[in-house]
Amino acid sequence: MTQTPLKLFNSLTRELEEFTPVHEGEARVYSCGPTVYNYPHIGNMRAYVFADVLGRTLSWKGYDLTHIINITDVGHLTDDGDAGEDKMEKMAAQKAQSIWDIAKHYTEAYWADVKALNIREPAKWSVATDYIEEMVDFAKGIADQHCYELDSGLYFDVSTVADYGRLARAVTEEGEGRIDTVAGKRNAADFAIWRKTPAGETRQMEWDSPWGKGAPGWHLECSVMGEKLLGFPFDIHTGGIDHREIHHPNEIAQNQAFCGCGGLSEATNSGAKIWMHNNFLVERSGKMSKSSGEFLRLQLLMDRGYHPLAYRMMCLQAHYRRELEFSWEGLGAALTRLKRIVMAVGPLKDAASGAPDHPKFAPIGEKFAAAMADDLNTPIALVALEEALAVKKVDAGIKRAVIAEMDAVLGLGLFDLSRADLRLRPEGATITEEEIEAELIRRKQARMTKDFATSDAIRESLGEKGVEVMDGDPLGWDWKL
Ligand SMILES: Nc1ncnc2c1ncn2[C@@H]1O[C@H](COP(=O)(O)OP(=O)(O)OP(=O)(O)O)[C@@H](O)[C@H]1O
Ligand SMILES: [Zn+2]
Repeated sequence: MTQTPLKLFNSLTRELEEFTPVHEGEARVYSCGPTVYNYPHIGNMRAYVFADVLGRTLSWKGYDLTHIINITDVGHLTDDGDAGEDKMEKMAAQKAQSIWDIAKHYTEAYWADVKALNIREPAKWSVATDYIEEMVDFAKGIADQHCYELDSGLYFDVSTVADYGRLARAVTEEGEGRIDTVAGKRNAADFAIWRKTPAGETRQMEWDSPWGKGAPGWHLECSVMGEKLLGFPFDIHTGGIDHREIHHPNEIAQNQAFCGCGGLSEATNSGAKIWMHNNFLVERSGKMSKSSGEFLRLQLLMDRGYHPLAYRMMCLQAHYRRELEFSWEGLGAALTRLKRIVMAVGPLKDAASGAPDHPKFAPIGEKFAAAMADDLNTPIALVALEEALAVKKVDAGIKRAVIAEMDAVLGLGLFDLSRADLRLRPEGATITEEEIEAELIRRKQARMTKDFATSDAIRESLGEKGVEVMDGDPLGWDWKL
């Protein structure tokens, strides 16, 4: 299944490009991680489901994968365009807690979601504050030629690198909307790579630097961790589509400066050869965002009785470059689809694994491989998986091997899931499963004696306790809480 060459959409060129690794046999990937000032919302988690599918696909294709995801615990301002307060400082002040405690709490919450969504652990979770020295060194190296100092910090002059903003296809003249209030900047798009602590203030997080006490800029962090851990150029840099506009163009500008600007090709001096961006999860009201206050957490989905992998399924059902609109109905449909698949996988669980390259599966295997190689087309790959499950009169071991291979790429963990696992107990539920089963037996007996009044009364009383009775459900789920 793994022969078709992998094509990925490169935001730098806005074209599909064949993946050819920088280092033979290897794939080095950096994904912008969460800013741990709050719980991640399910939109944030879409970015990591996408990066995970990318990583799994590269592993499946035989590349030795090194995936880095960072944890941003300093430097990300409330406005990506370099204005406002540090998100971490602001939350710490609001909660009257130390930034370190805030970071720890929300990093752990993020990791819990990562686990629940079957997102594989990266080679390293690089924590921004562990790399301050390296950040200062990086900044020192480019400061003379590319930066200037203002009272508020060290600024990067975007006119010193060729083609600034090419990733965003942005016009950088004034009036374009990325201007902020810092007086003295040479160009509207210039950004702080080091922010000085204002005179007379102390911050919870501040370090010494040649430009005074302060903290690194958010863009600097990712440039430095990418370079330190993967080396320039590495293969793929990922993030949400919002990063295509400011964060990644700024990272690229720093990387160009670090690599010496001229001489090198665009792919080489950008730090990474391929830049990939997932589109947003949106609600009717617009992009889901932490900053807007109200947002959906994975835990809330679970509290309402939706298994977290139903959300992963929902993500897989949409191509990562398409916007995905969240709805409870959509999530319910994804859960039902997952249930069907899990039930079809059930009988294969105990089969001894056979060889997956059976002729009966060849066309389906090719369809799956072509879909994944076509810029990670998971919606079609899912259909191929269902088609493989539907193949009749074939040895269970062979089928098991085919499904296992596909599942290793899609990451639903099908062989570890049972029908019962998928039935989560909603948080507010009062009735126990045993009570429900007992009531349903009573109802069955009533129906056998044609006592429909009692049968209806039982159904109604179960309904009042939040239990929906589903007579004749094709999946064999007699009830739902
Ligand atoms: N609605 C969304 N859908 C998909 N990806 C998203 C969405 N919102 C943010 N992302 C991505 O999630 C990842 C983590 O983002 P981060 O933790 O920095 O969020 P944030 O910018 O602090 O929060 P927000 O933008 O939600 O207020 C980034 O790659 C970002 O691009
Ligand atoms: Zn980043």
